This record gives sequence, C-alpha cells and structure tokens, in this order.
Amino acid sequence: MVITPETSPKELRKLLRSRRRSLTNLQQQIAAENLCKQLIKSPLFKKSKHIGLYLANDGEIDPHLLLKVAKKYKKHIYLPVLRQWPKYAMVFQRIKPSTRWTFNQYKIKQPVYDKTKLSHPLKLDLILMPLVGFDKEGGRIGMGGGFYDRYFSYLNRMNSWRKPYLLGLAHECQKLEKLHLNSWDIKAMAVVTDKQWYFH
Ligand SMILES: Nc1nc2c(c(=O)[nH]1)N(C=O)[C@@H](CNc1ccc(C(=O)N[C@@H](CCC(=O)O)C(=O)O)cc1)CN2
Ligand SMILES: Nc1ncnc2c1ncn2[C@@H]1O[C@H](COP(=O)(O)OP(=O)(O)OP(=O)(O)O)[C@@H](O)[C@H]1O
Repeated sequence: MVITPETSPKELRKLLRSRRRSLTNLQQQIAAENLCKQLIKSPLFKKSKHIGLYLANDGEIDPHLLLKVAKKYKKHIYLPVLRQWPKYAMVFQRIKPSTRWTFNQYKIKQPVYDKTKLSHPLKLDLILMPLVGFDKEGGRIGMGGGFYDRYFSYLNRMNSWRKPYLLGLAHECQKLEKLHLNSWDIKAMAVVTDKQWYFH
C-alpha cells in the first residue's frame, strides 16, 4: 500500500506497524545495536541520570542494550506503567533487580505498580519514546492510546519546560514526509533511528 496525503490516521498506523513488524530478527538486532551505539556516545544520554525507557513490543526498535550501560554508569531506569484506573494515565516507575513484573492490558510487560518507585515527570532527564511514525520536525504517531500525549500535556503548559528531554526512537522505515498534527499532539524534541539523528 502506498501512503498518500489522503491516507487516514488509522490506515497510516496500521501500515507503519506492519512495516516495523516485518523486519527480520537479524534486522531488529542490527537496528538495536546501531541505535544503542549512537545513543551511548551522545551528550544527551551521557548527561542524563534518570531515564525513561520502554520494553520493545510490536516490532519497536529495541533499546534494551542501554540497560547494561545504564547500570555501569549508575543511571536510574524507569518504565511506563498503565493501570486499570485511571484508565488513560501512564506513570514512570523505577526498575531494580528486585522489581516484580506483570503485563498491562495490551500484554506489554511492565513492573507491578509500586507508588514508592514512581518518578515525578520533572525528575526524569530523558524519556525515550517508542514511535510508530515520525517526520523530520518531530511530528509523531504513537500507538493511539494518547498515553504519552497526556503524560506531557501538563509539561507543555509550563513555560519553563527544560526536562525531561523527549526523544523519539524509531526504525528508519517509519519516517514520513510531513505528518498532520492534532492540537493535543506533543512533538518529539528529536528522533533517533538505526541510521541517524533528526533534530529540528
Ligand atoms: N513498548 C511500549 N510500551 C508502552 C507503550 C508503547 O507504545 N510501547 N505505550 C505507549 O502508549 C503504552 C501502551 N500503549 C498502547 C496503546 C495501544 C496499544 C494497542 O495495541 N492498541 C490496539 C487495540 C487493543 C485494544 O483495544 O485492546 C490497537 O490499536 O490495535 C498498545 C499499547 C505503555 N507502554
Ligand atoms: N492531553 C490530552 N487530554 C485528553 N485526551 C487526550 C490528550 N492527548 C491525547 N488525547 C486523546 O488520546 C487519543 C489518542 O491520540 P493520538 O491518536 O494522537 O495518539 P498517539 O499520539 O498515537 O499516542 P501516544 O501519545 O500515546 O503516543 C485521542 O483520542 C486524543 O483525544
């Protein structure tokens, strides 16, 4: 299927998801290594102590190689946690070797909710956000739950938003020409793929 300006958001999401899912294990592995190499040497990653990550799902580019590096440099890693209620809220919870695990309603592995391990959004330095699609200006399509949009909507209203830095991660094959954005869409500040960085 060809993408045109008339392609509906629903179609676009479906197409891009199937594109990333059709990558082979070897392609995924190489992409993960290339992504990790670029991130590790970036000043952004180096200076960030509190980092929000995700566990790759549905063909997403996999940032798990960063975990080892993070441990070495004593960085704190947080993962998104969804709950039954409030239904659309996402929180970031610190993971440790003692973390207990469960699955969210979309069957994505996540830590068992523990409010003592939650991070306030402003405490995080860097959030690595999984993308379904993106353009060079930071426009992005996510999984459609609006979880990241909601999480950042209040940061967006603050005029002194310096952190967390919102970095989108994607496969190069998820890049699109120009995305139509909705009023609630929160842009990525930059995007990094298996091939290169996109700053805007
Ligand atoms: N790895 C990873 N973790 C993540 C996210 C993510 O995008 N990637 N999220 C970022 O948001 C949250 C989960 N958001 C999701 C939103 C929609 C669907 C999804 O598959 N929706 C189906 C409908 C399923 C249903 O209705 O039950 C679909 O659209 O087909 C999955 C995850 C939290 N954790
Ligand atoms: N700040 C917000 N408050 C309330 N609803 C919101 C907010 N942001 C987004 N939504 C709702 O979330 C739904 C999904 O939005 P959208 O399709 O843009 O998701 P997405 O950008 O793909 O997801 P995500 O932000 O999790 O990556 C929309 O119905 C939208 O109305």
